Amino acid sequence: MTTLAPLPYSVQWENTHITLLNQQALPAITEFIHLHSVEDVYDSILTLKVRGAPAIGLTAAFGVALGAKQEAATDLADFKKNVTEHIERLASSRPTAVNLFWALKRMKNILQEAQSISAAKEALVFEAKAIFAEDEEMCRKIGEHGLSLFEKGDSVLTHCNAGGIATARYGTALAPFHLAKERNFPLKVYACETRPVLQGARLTAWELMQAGVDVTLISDNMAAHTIHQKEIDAIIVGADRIAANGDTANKIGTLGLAILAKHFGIPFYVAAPSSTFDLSLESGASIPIEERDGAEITYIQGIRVAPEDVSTFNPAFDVTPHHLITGIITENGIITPEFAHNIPNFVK
Ligand SMILES: CSC[C@H]1O[C@H](OP(=O)(O)O)[C@H](O)[C@@H]1O
Repeated sequence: MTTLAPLPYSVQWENTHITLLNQQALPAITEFIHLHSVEDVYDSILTLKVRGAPAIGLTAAFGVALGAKQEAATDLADFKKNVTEHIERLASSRPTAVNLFWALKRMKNILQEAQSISAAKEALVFEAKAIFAEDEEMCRKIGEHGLSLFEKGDSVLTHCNAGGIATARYGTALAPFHLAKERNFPLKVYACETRPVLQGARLTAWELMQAGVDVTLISDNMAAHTIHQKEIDAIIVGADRIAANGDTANKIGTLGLAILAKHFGIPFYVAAPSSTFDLSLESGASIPIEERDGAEITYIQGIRVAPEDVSTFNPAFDVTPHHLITGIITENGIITPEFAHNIPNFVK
């Protein structure tokens, strides 16, 4: 079993509050912050102190449990109304990663079923802990399935951070690398820096170095040259929402890498737990794409790098069409095309 000894849990339930590894501060500062209210949780998701689709979902679930515990209402109907408002507030934090809505729906179902306030408070904590434990287990299995796709000595390129800190543990796209390290299975990882907010440079490089994985950082515009020059064997990325036909929303820049994979004739893999699938959407055309503040482009780490008043367009995600994807690695196995036909065999 993988231990990931050097990596801390990025989200921890502490009964009276939630402790988060502040992903905004990494790698300069490794700090843990304490969230004492639903508003703290909302703000942490919005400002990317916690980010990554599964981590957002499970943090929001703990946020609901926290809000319920703090709720002063003594009438069950009032209690349910107030906790529902907390759920709605958290659902408005970020629009693309479906794990957020998946986790909040589970919490809402528990809330609705509760027969008393004390039972609701207890059951909501229990459910949030279950979501966390399930995510950890799903990611461990994704690591196993993902590693089966690689050969010793392979060079693999990744984008953004779909690592242990973006999930309960292990990660999705990075899980095979952690497992490979534990098993002395040599792999070389190339990490794209991931503009605008540098999840690759700040987080993936940090996380993999903490774990002792062989990682080389490149800037995003070096991807094509690197794939060619360094004979990259495969690309693997995470996902924020996967439609019923396999179209996948992931960090902006993913689509370009999928096109490059096709050009160079290398496999392009997506790694995601079943909580990242949105089978209510026929295709990726309906996935809502978050647009964030242009300051993320015009500033790098607080330093202005573009003229005042320049127009910006800052979509946080793009959608890779299913025909560019070689396989989707889930906890239940590796889904191959035809995705629309095969996904229901792996994801319920
Ligand atoms: C393990 S899924 C990680 C996923 O999260 C990312 O986005 P963000 O940093 O904005 O939350 C990205 O698309 C990654 O693939």
